[in-house]
Amino acid sequence: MKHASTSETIISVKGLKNSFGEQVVHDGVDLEVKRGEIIGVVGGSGTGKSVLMRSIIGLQTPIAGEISVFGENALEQTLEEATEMRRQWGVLFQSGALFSGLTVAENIQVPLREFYDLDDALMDEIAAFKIALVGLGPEAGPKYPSELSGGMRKRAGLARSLALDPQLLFLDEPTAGLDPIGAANFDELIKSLRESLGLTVFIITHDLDTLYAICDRVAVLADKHVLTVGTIPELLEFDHPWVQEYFRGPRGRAAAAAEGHD
Ligand SMILES: Nc1ncnc2c1ncn2[C@@H]1O[C@H](COP(=O)(O)OP(=O)(O)OP(=O)(O)O)[C@@H](O)[C@H]1O
Repeated sequence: MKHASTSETIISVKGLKNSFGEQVVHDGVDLEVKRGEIIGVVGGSGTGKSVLMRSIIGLQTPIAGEISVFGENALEQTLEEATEMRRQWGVLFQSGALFSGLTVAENIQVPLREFYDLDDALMDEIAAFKIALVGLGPEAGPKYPSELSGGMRKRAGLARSLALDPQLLFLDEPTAGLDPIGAANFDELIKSLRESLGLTVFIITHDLDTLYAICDRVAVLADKHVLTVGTIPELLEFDHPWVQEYFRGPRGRAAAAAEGHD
């Protein structure tokens, strides 16, 4: 796969430690994400993938470690600095997390209202543009989330995460719950948006097809830290039981065959 990434570090995590009471989730997590890459984050259930993402976007305060995003220290910021940083990334949470009482267009306008004071016509124009960008038809705009299919809801959530023209996108299991064709289409959408918008993408996934189809590198969370980061061929050579089971188990082999690897 072609690497669109540069050597510029967009996210840097060093020595991250998170715990909840007695439970230590992370103990020394290190990770660097380069501009323009799509990095996949995998790991068994409960290994702390979402907690890692939440730490990077400021929703979880770690007990130790350093996090910088866009070259700025993300852990010691004024409210204004944190707000400015947040304006430059988009997040698609696992559930899609659309507001059920708002239409798709209104959902997309929520972050716009938070950051800008724009007139209604311009807001509608931006919402329509984002809806088209994620491959939804214009009829999706006035619909409520309950009136959409699961795949359409994911796209609507993605449109909202793109509302502020972010340079960095966080996706938490975006293809969970989609049928294989819908998931493959969503993968293609992410890949094409990366190309057209120059995005850097941090994607938590259990979906091996997604890893093979769009990720430049994959970080494996296990044993409370990032065990290894590499391309899939590199990970296939990595000698750890979880990594071997994951990539060389039946599903891993099927995903590899589908992408013409191995
Ligand atoms: N707010 C919280 N309070 C207490 N424990 C938490 C909290 N958030 C996460 N945890 C715990 O931290 C651990 C890691 O959770 P996390 O959601 O990051 O896992 P994950 O790797 O994303 O899992 P999955 O693949 O199942 O989504 C889990 O044991 C979870 O119960």
